Amino acid sequence: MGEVQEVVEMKKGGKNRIARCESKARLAILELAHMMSVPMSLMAVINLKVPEAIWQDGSNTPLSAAQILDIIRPSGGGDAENLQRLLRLLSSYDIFLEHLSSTAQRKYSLTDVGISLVDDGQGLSYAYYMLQHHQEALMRGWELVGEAVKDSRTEPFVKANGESAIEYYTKRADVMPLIYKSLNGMCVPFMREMLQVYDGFQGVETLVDVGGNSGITLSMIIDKFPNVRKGINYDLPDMVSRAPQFPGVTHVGGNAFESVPPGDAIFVKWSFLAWTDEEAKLVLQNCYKALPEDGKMIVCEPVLPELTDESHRTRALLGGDIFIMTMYRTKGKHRTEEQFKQLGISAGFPHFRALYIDSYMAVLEFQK
Ligand SMILES: C[S@@+](CC[C@H](N)C(=O)[O-])C[C@H]1O[C@@H](n2cnc3c(N)ncnc32)[C@H](O)[C@@H]1O
Repeated sequence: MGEVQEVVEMKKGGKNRIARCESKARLAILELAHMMSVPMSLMAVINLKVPEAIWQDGSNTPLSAAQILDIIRPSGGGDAENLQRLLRLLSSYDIFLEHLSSTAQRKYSLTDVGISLVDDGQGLSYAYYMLQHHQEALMRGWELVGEAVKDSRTEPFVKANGESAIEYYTKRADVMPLIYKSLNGMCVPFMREMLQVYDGFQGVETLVDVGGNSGITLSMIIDKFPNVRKGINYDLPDMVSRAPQFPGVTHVGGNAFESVPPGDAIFVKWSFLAWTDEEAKLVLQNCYKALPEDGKMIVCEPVLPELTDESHRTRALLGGDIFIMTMYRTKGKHRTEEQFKQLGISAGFPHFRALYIDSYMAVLEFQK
């Protein structure tokens, strides 16, 4: 090949490479631009009770959109083609499994993710977490997410709704049941798994759960570890005032920024993320004061990896971090293991260890 010909070939190759890069970028942007279709379609099928229609007490028989429509709208009506459009998209996100018959008819069953949206024997599922996260007031907050960069003194949720998310929830008696179900729906399966492998509650008689919300976590710990004779569910007064009763659990209203009731051990789950570094240190210091000499804190929190990658785990954790920034506290955050360790040291806890029993939430022990 002559020199001129070589240059021409290189130029052609370069152009092709650029074209390939551009089309890859275009596809990536098109996917991102249409990303909203995914949670909104999921919300639609949850509200339409499609997972329950397919599940039918455990049969999970593949059904066509028309068959599903007959179940969810027994008095008739509705558009099966549009339902199928939602089901196709959600099949590509592993919510439904698509079965294509020889007649090209599409039928849908539930994947494991889809099954997790159906109520269990306790009336809990992950559907409530989706519903809670897409309430109108939170959606208004999303429109202002960039405000957290321009002025981080006020949460986008507050700018959109004129009050904090906690104030918003606790003032509305009709919203609180969804809050409890959303948190419990996530918490109960996590705790069930944690309690199978973690024995750090052995020897504890009085356990304080700071930010324990409904108190269900404590009740599960007490069931598994009867040595815990007294469980104190410590949360904001408005949060515990409507909490259900559990044997062995006493609800105490208070503010962990001011003080924490004494106990042999202190449990905190999924609460540090909504506190700034200063607040997190303050709570750790108050817990330190409330513990005996050899007492420990058992903390379960999302722990961010140091490296940013494209894994589901990293994306779920970073997405949750932006949710916190937008809805709860602009300077609340998901933290790395090292950030937790340093917070503990700053509050006086010399010993720290992290146990990765779950891909989202780690167990962090702070020992005096
Ligand atoms: C995301 S929820 C987690 C609830 C529960 N620990 C769980 O894992 O499901 C955070 C909880 O922390 C409570 N909380 C926030 N600030 C608090 C404070 N300063 N003192 C006590 N509780 C607080 C909230 O009311 C809420 O119930």
